[in-house]
Amino acid sequence: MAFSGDGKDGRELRVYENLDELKVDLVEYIAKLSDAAVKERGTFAIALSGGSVIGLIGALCQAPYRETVDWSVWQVFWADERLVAKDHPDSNYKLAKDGLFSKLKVLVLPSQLHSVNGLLSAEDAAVDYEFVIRQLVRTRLIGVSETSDCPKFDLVLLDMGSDGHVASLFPGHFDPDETEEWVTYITDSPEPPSGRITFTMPVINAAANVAVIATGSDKAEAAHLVIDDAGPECPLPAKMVNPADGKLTWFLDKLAASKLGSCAQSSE
Ligand SMILES: O=C1O[C@H](COP(=O)(O)O)[C@@H](O)[C@H](O)[C@H]1O
Repeated sequence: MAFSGDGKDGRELRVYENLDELKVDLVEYIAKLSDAAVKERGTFAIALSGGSVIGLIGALCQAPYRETVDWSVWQVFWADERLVAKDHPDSNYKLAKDGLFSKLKVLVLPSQLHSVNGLLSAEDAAVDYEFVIRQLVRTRLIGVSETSDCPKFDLVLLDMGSDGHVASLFPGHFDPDETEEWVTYITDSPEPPSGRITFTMPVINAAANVAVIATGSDKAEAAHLVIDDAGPECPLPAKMVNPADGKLTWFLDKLAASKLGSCAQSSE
């Protein structure tokens, strides 16, 4: 690892020489959180994103994790989803299924994958997904925040876009003051497809652990603005990720970290 340290507000920054190093540490991080949640609660509720995330965690399907992770207790959700059919190339569910869960057949059952109904209208899909989450909070398959009225996912895995978006919370296309909804929707996404549903910021910030991943030089400017708190006035969604009672860990490769303040540039 090129750099690892605690930044402001208790967040941890992990910067890697290259993608291979990042992948190795990211899957180990997920496996450890899974073990800890299983010991503490007997279940592991993880919310995935789209973008590059699945490509980075594919090693979970391989040794040793295939054998050592207790897959039977995983409950899988999506922090955001594009409103398309499940077999559409834009579907975040399809991305995760093809890249991960189709290789973990028998270990992870379809009933453990809580996908979004992308064939509903945007509003109905958001209402429907929030309902699904509420049922599973009631049965404690998802934890509940001690300090807010929100579900407490064991891990929310986010991939920051080059514009500073996370999940489908895009700059200028979300309500930074949202407090009521757990899942919301947009019909004017700046990146296709236009219809999406997404966790709201309060749900992300109620998680026990949030990982934000940024890789590649196109993420460098946004990473600088968010991590170095360098502006702009209107907060980028990624800058609002700040779990109230949980832990925030950033995973960056050197390219994404190339514009960060000097401490994150030094080699160990
Ligand atoms: O549209 C989306 O983009 C982001 C980031 O994706 P990337 O291609 O820039 O890596 C992703 O986090 C989100 O889940 C997805 O729907």
